[in-house]
Amino acid sequence: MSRVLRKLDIMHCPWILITRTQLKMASNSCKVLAFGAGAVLTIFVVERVKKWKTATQVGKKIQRKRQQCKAARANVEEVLRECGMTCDQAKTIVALPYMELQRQLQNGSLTALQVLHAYQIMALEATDRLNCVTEFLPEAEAIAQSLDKLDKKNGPLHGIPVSLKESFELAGNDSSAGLGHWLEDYKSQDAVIIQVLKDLGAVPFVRTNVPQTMMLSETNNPIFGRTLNPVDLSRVPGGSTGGEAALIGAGASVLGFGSDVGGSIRQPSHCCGCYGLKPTLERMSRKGHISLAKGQTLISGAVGPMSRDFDGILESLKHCLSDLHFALDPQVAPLKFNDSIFSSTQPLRVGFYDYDGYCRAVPACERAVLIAKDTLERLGHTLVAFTPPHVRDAIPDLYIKTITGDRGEQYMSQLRKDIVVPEIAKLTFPHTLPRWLLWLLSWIVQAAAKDPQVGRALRAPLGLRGVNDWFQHAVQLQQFKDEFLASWRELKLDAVICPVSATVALPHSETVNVINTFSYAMLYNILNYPAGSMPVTKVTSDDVSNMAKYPNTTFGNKCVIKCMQGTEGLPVNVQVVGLPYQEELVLRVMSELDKGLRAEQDG
Ligand SMILES: CCCCCCCC/C=C\CCCCCCCC(=O)NCC(=O)O
Repeated sequence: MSRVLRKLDIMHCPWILITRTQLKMASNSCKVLAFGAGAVLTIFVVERVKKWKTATQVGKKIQRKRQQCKAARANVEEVLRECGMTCDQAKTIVALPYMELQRQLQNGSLTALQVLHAYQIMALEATDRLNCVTEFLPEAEAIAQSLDKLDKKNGPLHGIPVSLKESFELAGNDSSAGLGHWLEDYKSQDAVIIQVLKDLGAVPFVRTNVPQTMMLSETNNPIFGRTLNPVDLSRVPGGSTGGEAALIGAGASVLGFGSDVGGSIRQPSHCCGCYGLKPTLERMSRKGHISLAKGQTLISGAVGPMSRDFDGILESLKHCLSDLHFALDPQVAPLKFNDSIFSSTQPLRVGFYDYDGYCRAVPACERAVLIAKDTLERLGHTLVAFTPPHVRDAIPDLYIKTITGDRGEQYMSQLRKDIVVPEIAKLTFPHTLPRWLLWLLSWIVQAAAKDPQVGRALRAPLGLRGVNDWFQHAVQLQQFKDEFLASWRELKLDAVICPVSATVALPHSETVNVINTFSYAMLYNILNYPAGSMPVTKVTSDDVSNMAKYPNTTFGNKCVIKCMQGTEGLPVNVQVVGLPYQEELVLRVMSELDKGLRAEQDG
């Protein structure tokens, strides 16, 4: 027996040895696994704690800001109760067209205080419905009072109430760009444009809402929440100057100021049926307008006016181009408003297109361009079909690649310290992935969505790798500008009309699914051409039924089709574009088109 066992033992010896080794290894593996799991758990817990701490700290700042805004609003309500102006009286004042309001303020038929109170009453009503005002400015009352005490009118904007996008710095106040942790960073002086407006006699009276980071075409943030479209509450007012557009669209502001690095003045104007102008970057001071994209100077945000009337943007631009403006910010081109260009009656050559080769515009937006074309033709101008070159490449390879050249790090570094709204979390999701995974995912999504554009747009934020790449990229951008100008010059164009966006106002939270639809506006940020946005028509039931002809092969197209249901009655703007520093020419085309459209409506 023992011999047998010995034999067996000998026979099994290697196995016994292996098993022992395995056991040892297994126990080591268990230790490694346990250590790994422990490390992961610790990182997870630390991250959770950090997030919780951030949320708590940011949450407290948000609460304090909300309390401040509530108190400022209560003060305004108190003053309004005492002044005794009725809602009907307010409505009568607010209904005055810009030029008439200006006239009555200049000749003393209306005081600055009366006008201020009328607009405050309407802004209270508008914001209760739309959540468009972030705060009522307490200093407005004193400014209006001091204007009324003057013997002589203070300037061309004497007593005109002005609403301001929250991203303009105001002395003694904070500017958050929708980021909670940016609150309580109090600024020492007003943005240059605010100083200029005050010098002209304007009365800044409210600040308006923005999307978190200001890189979204809808308006939602963790501090002030979501702003709604005045025409259809289930839809966006656009972004990032969405609060302005909603307030102006609701008739509760006659003049506002916004910023535009990807359509943020033009697209909200289009969503809410207002007028807006994105000037050439160097025409209006950007000093004191906050931005997250510091150091990214290839495509920057322009500052410009928005209004309910065409005259609002014309008058404000005309008078803001002042000596004080040029003195406060010597980076601004010292070009006064050139009235001879604006008032010229020389017939123009105007290019037009309803498709930019990147994203097909919906029937209402195509029709708006055709209406504008016919009207301008009737006014004696020559309209020429224009095909903007290489937009298909320019949007992913120039626009998105520039904005995210640092892999979105400037945006991400701020968002990591904040409470993030779902739309921004979705937009920045690509920046949270390792490069290889984003690359792989882009191809998978491209195949699943049957959309090469989506894949390209997802690969664009892979980022540029170094200074050399960045320089090469700048060269490509300049080449594109040169090619575009050559196409424009070949047709001897003075101006161009085209859609502002491929769709009309979208339902909330859908803008991130269809960022390709914003190509029409982004193009002119790449080029730094001045571009206006003005109302031309409203969506008809035919436009909605004509959506049956809209291409429906890709995920993006299907999303657009779904979003365009129930859009009847929504405003539709067109975009009017000129060469750099030709704001006066852009405004001339807008003015003639506006008058022409009104004459056709009346006749
Ligand atoms: C949080 C954003 C991180 C990276 C952004 C990725 C680029 C995505 C491309 C397009 C989406 C942006 C839509 C454009 C929104 C309008 C932005 C604008 O004009 N803002 C005005 C301003 O910043 O002053």
